[in-house]
Amino acid sequence: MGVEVAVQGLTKSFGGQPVWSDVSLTLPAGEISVLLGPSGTGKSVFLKTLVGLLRPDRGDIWISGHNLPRLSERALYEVRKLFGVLFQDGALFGSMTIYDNVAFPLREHTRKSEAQIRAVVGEKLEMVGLTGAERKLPGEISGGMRKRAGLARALVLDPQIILFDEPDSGLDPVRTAYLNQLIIDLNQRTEATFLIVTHDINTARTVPDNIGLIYHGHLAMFGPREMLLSSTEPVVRQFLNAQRIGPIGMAEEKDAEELRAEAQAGVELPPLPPIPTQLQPSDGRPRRAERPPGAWCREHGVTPPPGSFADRPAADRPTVELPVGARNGEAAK
Ligand SMILES: Nc1ncnc2c1ncn2[C@@H]1O[C@H](COP(=O)(O)OP(=O)(O)OP(=O)(O)O)[C@@H](O)[C@H]1O
Repeated sequence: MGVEVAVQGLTKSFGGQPVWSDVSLTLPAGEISVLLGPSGTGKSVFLKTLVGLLRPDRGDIWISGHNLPRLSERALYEVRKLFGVLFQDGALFGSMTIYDNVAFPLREHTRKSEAQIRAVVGEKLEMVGLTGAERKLPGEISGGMRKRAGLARALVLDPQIILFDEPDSGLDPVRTAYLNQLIIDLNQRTEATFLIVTHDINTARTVPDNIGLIYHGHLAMFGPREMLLSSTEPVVRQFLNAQRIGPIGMAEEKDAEELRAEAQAGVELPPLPPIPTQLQPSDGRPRRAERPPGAWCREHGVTPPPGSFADRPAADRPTVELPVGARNGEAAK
């Protein structure tokens, strides 16, 4: 089972320039959370701070009774073993085979024999669908395969928390769909706590249990997906629905002049789109943190946007017997 990550009042700056301040959120154990935000708002910095690669100016990160920013380098080194990280480009060593890349953390951090390493590497490569690619170099495989190799390496020490920095960057929509399914299946199988930074709105709407949004140096909102997907808070609504209308501008925040002009022109954010159902594990079992669709909205007296949760998986949908002509490609009368 993954572990809870409780962040309280976290603040980070570089050379006196704040990246974000007073960030508080709890990643529930074993659940999938997504972190969104305009470019440059410090999402990667947040991941690096969580894993202890960067020290925050202030605040706490509680994991299994340890407060990471207060740990000595030596103690931090131990706690870091709870984490697996998939960096944006996979961060593979270009001169090493996929096998050696995936084996690297085992050779660095464990005393396993080569036979034991072979068994673990084989298992992790199978989990990400890369069996057979062991002898290839990173430069000889596609971007999607490199991400999966990076993921196999992130899994190799059986982490309790897995951080994904834009796993879908540079992937086409089909590869992104495969990767999203892999993420759901790995969460089911490993039971680890997942945090995914992404710019892909479809991923953000269908993959996580919880969503957070960093904007303008603060955490604008963090909570169960239905809370954000039904939110009328302008920043959340604009970002999650990929709109130009709203407070977020090209250079992050629109100034008062631009917002006044928008208001005068009568331009408004379009209505909220329906909340889709969550992506399901391919083993046919419900997600481990499964809550009935609409449960959060019902409990909080929120009416979800019309048409929400109507997109059940194809297997659940009643089949419709088409007229003979329509089956052959003719329009049904
Ligand atoms: N080591 C560092 N030293 C100084 N400034 C840094 C450092 N790392 C990041 N920054 C700055 O922190 C800010 C946030 O960067 P970060 O890469 O975390 O943003 P992001 O939200 O992940 O962006 P994107 O969505 O474009 O990947 C940027 O202004 C960046 O230049």
